[in-house]
Amino acid sequence: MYPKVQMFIAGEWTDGTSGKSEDILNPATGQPIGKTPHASKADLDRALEAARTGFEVWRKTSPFDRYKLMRKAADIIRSRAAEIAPVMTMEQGKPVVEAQGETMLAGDLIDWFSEEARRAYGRIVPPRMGNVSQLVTKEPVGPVAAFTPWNFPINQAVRKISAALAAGCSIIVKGPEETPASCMELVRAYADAGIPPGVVQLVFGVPSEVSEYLIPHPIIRKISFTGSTAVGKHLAALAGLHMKRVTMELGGHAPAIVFADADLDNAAKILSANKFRNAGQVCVSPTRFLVHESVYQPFVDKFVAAAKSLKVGNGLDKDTRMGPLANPRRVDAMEGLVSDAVQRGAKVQAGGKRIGNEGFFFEPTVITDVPRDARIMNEEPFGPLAPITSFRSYDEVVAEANRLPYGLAAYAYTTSTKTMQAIGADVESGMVSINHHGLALPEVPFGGIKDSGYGSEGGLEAIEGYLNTKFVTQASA
Ligand SMILES: O=CCCCC(=O)O
Repeated sequence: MYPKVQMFIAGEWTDGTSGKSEDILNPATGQPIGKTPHASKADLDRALEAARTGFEVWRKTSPFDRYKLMRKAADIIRSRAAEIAPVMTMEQGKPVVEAQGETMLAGDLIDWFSEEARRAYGRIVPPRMGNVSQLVTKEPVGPVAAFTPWNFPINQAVRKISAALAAGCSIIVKGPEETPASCMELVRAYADAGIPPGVVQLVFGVPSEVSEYLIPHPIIRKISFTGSTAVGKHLAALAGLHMKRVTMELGGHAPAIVFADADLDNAAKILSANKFRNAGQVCVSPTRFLVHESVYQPFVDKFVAAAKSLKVGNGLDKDTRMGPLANPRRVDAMEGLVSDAVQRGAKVQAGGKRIGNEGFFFEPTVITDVPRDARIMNEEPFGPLAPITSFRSYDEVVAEANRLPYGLAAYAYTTSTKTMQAIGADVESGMVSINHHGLALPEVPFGGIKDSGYGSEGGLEAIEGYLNTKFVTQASA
């Protein structure tokens, strides 16, 4: 059963007062399954006031007590994962096993942030004079406005909520209107754990209207956004105008480099699994496949075989390995990228077309001989497209890896320790994963550089984004 979607403001579930809503479509059928209510200005004002009072309560709650409540929320979300996963699949499309993994990981993320924030230590700086003390402390930055995407409705919200709460901040989450129910179930876990009213709010609405109201508002002290680079630049500029702290987790176009000495079976297996995970709608999805010319054909053969073997279907079916795309915009985008590449001389080795006319399905697609000026080599596809090209030298492939303004994730496969070290240093990227897919665990930094944003959504760095550093010095009277 798909639940009724509501917002959560000041400790209460509400339909809001605008009377406006939008349809939620099941991407496997294209049919409506529910409605997302939109917040009115009055609802946003209530959420802001609640975040202000919630912050006053929460900042004074000790890190130990915050930790205990958050651990309870983690246990609740884990205990409900089997029920939440099909809800996520119905609204987002991903296979239920991926949805369940995402929900279970939320428990790990809440646990980790709650535990780690207990160690948000300050320090004592040795003074120059005997009667002086110098104290550096960490304080929560204040109420947060967070904007979360539809591709990982729980994962991207839980990172923001948990880092904020662990640090002592309150938060208003503007959840994803197209995939709202699983995000709502995440917020329900915090509510049912006993997090005080006003500490967490969940609202929905017209994204530009909500962000343009919340970001400049004086109650809000910090912005966290996950989404496209274009929108991120707009929101970061607005936040800058109002001097708000910002975390931006934006688009990527990850190079996946396969060197001549790579274990090709391992590379093809791991890269294809991660290319088609969540139908490629992942910010860190491997995107530009750069394969040494000496192993180009065998790698292409293995990768194409993996793509062709994937069972595409409704994510609720147990044997489905790739679900539909989340919305019809992505299917149109895939068609545009494939036809552009083909017009420029690329060859489609697998897939290339939408599947049927019910739901938003697209074939796992592999394209070779793709020229550098094809749109797919420059724009984030956010879908199941793998363009593969070859390279000759280390310098050439590093230049290609660093060519784009993006810098989120990068992947490399090699058996040479020297190449591993060199690639870790030379690729301009917030995250580099070599010989495996080792990103996105709670305890490691997660974020990009260049047009992929700034700040982190994982590791100690994520908590730091929600803390102010204060210096207090006193001389004894
Ligand atoms: O789309 C961005 C979030 C990726 C999370 C993950 O890879 O698990």
